[in-house]
Amino acid sequence: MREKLTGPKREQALRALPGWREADDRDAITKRFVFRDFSEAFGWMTRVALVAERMDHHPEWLNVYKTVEVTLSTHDAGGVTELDAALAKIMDGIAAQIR
Ligand SMILES: C[C@H](O)[C@H](O)[C@H]1CNC2=NC(N)=NC(=O)C2=N1
Repeated sequence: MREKLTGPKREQALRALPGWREADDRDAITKRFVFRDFSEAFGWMTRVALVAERMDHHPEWLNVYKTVEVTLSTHDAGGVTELDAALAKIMDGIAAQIR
């Protein structure tokens, strides 16, 4: 779970995560979530935060009104691991429930 995802495994993981891409400036994955309004954006963040805390794996994110820019990496591993792919999938799942 803490092994860095590289090569074909990483490409495969990203292909399974629509909207997620490699970060420009570091070993991380990123996605911009756009909701209908602030209330939906913050509601989503609240639900994600509770799951992230249980996973002991925490997102970096920036919220401006209805947009949330998320960056995921595993600090311990210095890059992207299965934990980031798992949290990304959970974020997508919770967003899908909101719309
Ligand atoms: C001590 C604690 O378990 C670690 O610092 C956890 C907390 N949350 C974390 N979140 C993320 N994204 N990466 C980590 O390596 C990480 N490590």
